[in-house]
Amino acid sequence: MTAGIPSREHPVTHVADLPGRAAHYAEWPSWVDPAVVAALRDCGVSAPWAHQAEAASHAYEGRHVVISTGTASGKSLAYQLPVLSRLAAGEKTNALYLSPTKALGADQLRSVSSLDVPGVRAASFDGDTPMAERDWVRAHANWVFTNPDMLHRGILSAHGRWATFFRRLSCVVVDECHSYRGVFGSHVALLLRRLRRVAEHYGASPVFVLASATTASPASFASRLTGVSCVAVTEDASPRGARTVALWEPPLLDELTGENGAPVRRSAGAETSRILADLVLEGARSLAFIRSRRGAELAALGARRILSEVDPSLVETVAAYRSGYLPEERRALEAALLSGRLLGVATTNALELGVDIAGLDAVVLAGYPGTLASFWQQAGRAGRSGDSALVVFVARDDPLDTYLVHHPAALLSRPVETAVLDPANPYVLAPQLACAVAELPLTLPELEVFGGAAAQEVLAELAEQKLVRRRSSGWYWTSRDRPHAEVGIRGTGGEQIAVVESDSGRMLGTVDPGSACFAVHPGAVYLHQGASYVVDELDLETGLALVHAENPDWTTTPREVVDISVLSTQEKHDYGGVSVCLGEVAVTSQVVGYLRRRPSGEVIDHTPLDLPEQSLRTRAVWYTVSSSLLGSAGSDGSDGSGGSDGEVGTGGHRVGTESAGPVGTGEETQADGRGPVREGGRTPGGAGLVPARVPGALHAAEHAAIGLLPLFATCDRWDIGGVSTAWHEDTGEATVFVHDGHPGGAGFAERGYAAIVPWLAATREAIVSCECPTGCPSCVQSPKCGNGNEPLDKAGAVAVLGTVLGALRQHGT
Ligand SMILES: Nc1ncnc2c1ncn2[C@@H]1O[C@H](COP(=O)(O)OP(=O)(O)OP(=O)(O)O)[C@@H](O)[C@H]1O
Repeated sequence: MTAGIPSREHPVTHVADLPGRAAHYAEWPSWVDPAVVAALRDCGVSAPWAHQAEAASHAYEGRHVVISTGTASGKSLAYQLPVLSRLAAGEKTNALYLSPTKALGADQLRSVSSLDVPGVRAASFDGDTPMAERDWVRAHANWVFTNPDMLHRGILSAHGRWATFFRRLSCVVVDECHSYRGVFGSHVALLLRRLRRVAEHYGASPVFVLASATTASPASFASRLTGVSCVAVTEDASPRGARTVALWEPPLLDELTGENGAPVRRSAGAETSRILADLVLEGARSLAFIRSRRGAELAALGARRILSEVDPSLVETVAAYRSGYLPEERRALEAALLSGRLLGVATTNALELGVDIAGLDAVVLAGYPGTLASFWQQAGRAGRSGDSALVVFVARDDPLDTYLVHHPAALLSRPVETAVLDPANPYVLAPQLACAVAELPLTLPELEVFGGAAAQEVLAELAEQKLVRRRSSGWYWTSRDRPHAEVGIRGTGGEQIAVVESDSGRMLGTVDPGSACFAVHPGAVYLHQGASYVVDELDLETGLALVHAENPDWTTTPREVVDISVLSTQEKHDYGGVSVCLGEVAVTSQVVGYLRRRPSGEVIDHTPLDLPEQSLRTRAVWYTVSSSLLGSAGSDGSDGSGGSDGEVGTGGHRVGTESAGPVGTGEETQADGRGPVREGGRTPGGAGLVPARVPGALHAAEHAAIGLLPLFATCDRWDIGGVSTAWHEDTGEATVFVHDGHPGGAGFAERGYAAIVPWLAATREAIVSCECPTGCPSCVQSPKCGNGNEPLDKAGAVAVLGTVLGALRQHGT
């Protein structure tokens, strides 16, 4: 595959061989109904793998269990066995299946129905279920397939109509539970507590069976998600082919430059098209995962274009696959890939969850998919028993990807991260408690389930707003209206902004109010189901964004200005000139313009915008560095700070990098542009930066830190934000903040605080690993920088991070 690539480009940074493994079978547990065994045998499952039998038996015997094993390891069978066996045996019990997406729920229902086990009346109940069918489902189905959204809005809100169903509820399946993270995960955690309470009200005490991709500490995650103690089954006994994993860094291009003249790499998408075309030419059945729907379409088109020049007969063997396709189209594509009629498919993560495609010859991942769990889920599609398969990870222009291709152990040898969620977030707790109280009056002993003291505080506030009433027996809902419709469980509340096509009046989707200025500002390119639109108007008052269909040859990146103030400091540790804190902050942001870029990354122009300020109360982790450690000459705390801050003139809060101080001269930089670095961090004594370099150094360190936090906190870089300043009013020192992007926080800042040393060490490593001379999107430039990525001082960032790490290590973390 590297044939024909000039040797100076050598894009492959690492190759690893992962051995295969043989299957380990178990006997059918004695309790499995013979009809179920017969149905499964008919489908080619002659005996369960050991982990399936173990997890299924836990569930059958009433122990809450999470099965956390690799891709295509047959997790479905683990929850199907106990449910199907009870139903086949004629027990009058019911089961509820929850999946994060409708499509996955439909796939799982299809798979259960196709087994055709007697006594099973499985049906879906989601937004697509016709009204006429809903009564039938409520009255007759004994296995209901739904999703958290419908459970929240359509089932718990009207639980009286589901009384019979709840009375018999014996099992709740939570599939792909690792995807319940961040704000959505926090909502689902509370939703499951509501579900348990309602079930108990009807006298049922269902067992929870959770299926998860491989994650670290699945038992504690599952217990946090459900609120009940779960056992974990993690020993994967399914067979797996050997795989070779190659890490690939697209080369820097000579002919193109990006923002502020930074070098640009060949895009991961273009590189993926080329690799996919090569694989198809070799006759390898291959899947390429791309992060955006548009990207998936473009990658397929690119591969087809290459093939049309080399071997036109292969053009039709390449296609794109993404959500938004009809189920029949998706089925046809899956079948064509499995049969070998299609050789190359470029897809979004639509093919990641639940879809039964495995045993491919090759998988290409264009960019880190956000979590190690997703990485392994996607990579796991490759590998047939007996034959070796190839996985290629292509780095995008992003510090995290750069870090990973240069630190293979972080990708290939690290335990998969635990999903982060925070059910105590008051912004999540308040609407969830309102729903709980409206469902059934809440008693004092029940409060423990919802977070104890935190819940009590939130209830007191709801009582003050006259939404609930406190009586001696508990809390009561005061209104006849239910709050459920107002509570969106995938975001943090507020009226959603409707995105409407002006010509047709068709509503395309909704956007969180907090991110509307970012996502649908005038001029923004908005993608929906693979189609592209351009925003004409954003009216925040009426909650409307008007768009028209257009497929321009550029993407847009908003520019915003951010201020931050510390509301309270919850944790603080001092390390001799460096302090690390965790607390509550208020972030004020304003989108001030946007950049238009070509797909290559090349910037076309910048357009200013006049949009209102948005404010966000959330949680942040921040570190401060004393001016003496920063090493500014003769500094006494006022030098570096006064300089940059005074120029900004916003009372000390604006992003330090707004200051137009000259960026470092480079005299501190090593010949290879990698900065004045000593391995393992500097000893305290200073970063050796003159004051003028401090803003750029902190700004660059902040960008890279945001890029790397997802490695430790299962968040997306877009879930978090950051602010850096050479002097901050509230801390009195140079400060770098990284904050949660959601009101009340989602637990990401906490993870950053807990993992401060490995996080900042990885941040520094990512910057050092990038071969560019003074900063590019692969290290310190950020695609969402409010300041047009200015100033940025790459070498200075390495020096600051080295100094901070030196202090943390010397004074012990
Ligand atoms: N014991 C078994 N013996 C043989 N084949 C099995 C066995 N159990 C499951 N399978 C097959 O393995 C494939 C993958 O199963 P399944 O989709 O349940 O895996 P999964 O772990 O849920 O996958 P994903 O990682 O996509 O969530 C299916 O085709 C299924 O029929």
